[in-house]
Amino acid sequence: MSSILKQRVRYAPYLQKLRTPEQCVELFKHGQYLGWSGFTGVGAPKVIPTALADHVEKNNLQGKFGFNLFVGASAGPEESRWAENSMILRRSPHQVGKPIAAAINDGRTQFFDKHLSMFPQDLTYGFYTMNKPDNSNLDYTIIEATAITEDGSIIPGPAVGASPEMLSVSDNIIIEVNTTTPSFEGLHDIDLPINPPFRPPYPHTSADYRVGRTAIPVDPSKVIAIVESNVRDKVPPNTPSDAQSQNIAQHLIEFLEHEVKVGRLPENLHPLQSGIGNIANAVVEGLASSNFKNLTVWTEVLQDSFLDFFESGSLDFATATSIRLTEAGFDRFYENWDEYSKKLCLRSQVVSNSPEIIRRLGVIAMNTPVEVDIYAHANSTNVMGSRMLNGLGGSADFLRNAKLSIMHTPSARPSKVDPTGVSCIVPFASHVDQTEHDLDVIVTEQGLADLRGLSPKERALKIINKCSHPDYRDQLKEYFDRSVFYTTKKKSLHEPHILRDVFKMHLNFEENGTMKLDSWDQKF
Ligand SMILES: CC(=O)SCCNC(=O)CCNC(=O)[C@H](O)C(C)(C)COP(=O)(O)OP(=O)(O)OC[C@H]1O[C@@H](n2cnc3c(N)ncnc32)[C@H](O)[C@@H]1OP(=O)(O)O
Repeated sequence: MSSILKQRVRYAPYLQKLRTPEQCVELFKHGQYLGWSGFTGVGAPKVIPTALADHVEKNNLQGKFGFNLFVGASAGPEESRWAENSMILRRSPHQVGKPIAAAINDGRTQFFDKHLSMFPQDLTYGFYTMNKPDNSNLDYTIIEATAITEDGSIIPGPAVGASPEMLSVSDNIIIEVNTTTPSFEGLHDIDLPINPPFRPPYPHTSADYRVGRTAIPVDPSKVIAIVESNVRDKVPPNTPSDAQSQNIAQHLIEFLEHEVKVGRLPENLHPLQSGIGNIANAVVEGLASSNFKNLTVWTEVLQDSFLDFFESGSLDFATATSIRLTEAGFDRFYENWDEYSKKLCLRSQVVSNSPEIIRRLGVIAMNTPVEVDIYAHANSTNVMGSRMLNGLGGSADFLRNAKLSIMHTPSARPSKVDPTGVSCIVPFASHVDQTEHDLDVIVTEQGLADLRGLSPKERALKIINKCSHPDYRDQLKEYFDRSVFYTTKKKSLHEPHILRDVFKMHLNFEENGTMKLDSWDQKF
């Protein structure tokens, strides 16, 4: 037992339960229901999942030793290894990474894509364990801790996620105490799960509001093992921003400046939410170098770009459920711990993504879709209506409830045969996650469409004219004009569509690798 482990675990009875990861393997059986801590690739357990994957590979148990797995959002490389070994029978509520997406798309994994604010409470309602043969509890929650308090409560690392709820509905708990990661004590603010009809309102009235609980309480009798871990989180480097994403950021900043000028936003804006990906990074970089000051952030995940944002002096406080940094980002974070920890707080995902609080604070939400249609329905998850990418994440938690709901996307993406073969503005989204009733602003590198107060037909013209790629603008306009002509005759002119044509751009992409049509009369 290392001296650092003894120092981090301040509740002595847990030390009696110390095991190696390999000694934990015998606890697990095919088909069990497991919760893991973690959110967006950080704070998940590492050494026990690795020992289980080793066991499967050594004994050729692929497909015969699988689990129903629940993590607040995505986990790290261990999850990818489980997916490659067909160890994930069922998964919710989110995932990221090619191996798990492949397992979902080739049918090995049953995936349920769910709003991140709702998943933990639905888990406590028993919705994910209704068909479990014995009881409705999770068999195990494996949680990564960076320290244990005197009463056995858990101090998580860089993610809180769904851990409080998972621990409350688990038969057994295994704690991986990460002694390589510094203790994150003091960085968390934990709300306890209380289910309706007894749940009081969340009291949060600002990004820096704290309820004051810094550890997750557990019933120590449920803790059956602790394991020491010295594996760091490994987040791949972020795609740097490019000219296209910088243009998008520039349009957005001009829009926000205008909103301040006309008095619809205060000078320091409202708390910001920013999604993941290179556009989100460019927006954060743009805000860091803008004239806005005293900004706050109420979001679900903070990435490396937020370190620069803090250092620019423009950001007063940020709160999220996870701080997803690269290894270099974490080194920078630990070196300046005293500075950052005063301006940062990590909460459970039911709170960071709470519709009630997002609406109360008037959050400005910004996320990237796969595609947006001319009436402002957006697809965040399924390419060509079928192929799952990452999942919904918290995009709809924020976009439905924000004061300003913004989606930013390139106007077109390359396909194998055409540098602008995929138009991200389409006649009809091939899958809908965010509806026309949720979105206020669409922005691409071409321009920004402010949709507030517009009817569907007005929205369509604005989106086509301001946001679509010039290679597709005439084609989309022609679709719209033909639809207006067609639906005028049918007196159904509210949101004009011609159903036989509506997916022709997608069909052409599937057959010819580009969404550019020879003509709208083309047959498929
Ligand atoms: C945890 C959280 O919830 S964070 C908060 C917000 N969460 C979300 O919004 C969840 C849903 N959104 C997302 O996951 C992302 O924003 C995405 C994937 C939609 C876009 O993110 P980007 O950084 O722009 O993604 P990127 O350019 O890397 O593209 C990802 C893949 O999607 C593909 N893709 C994206 N749009 C399209 C499209 N319209 N048609 C076909 N493929 C597409 C890309 O080609 C790429 O495929 P590849 O991985 O095989 O190369």
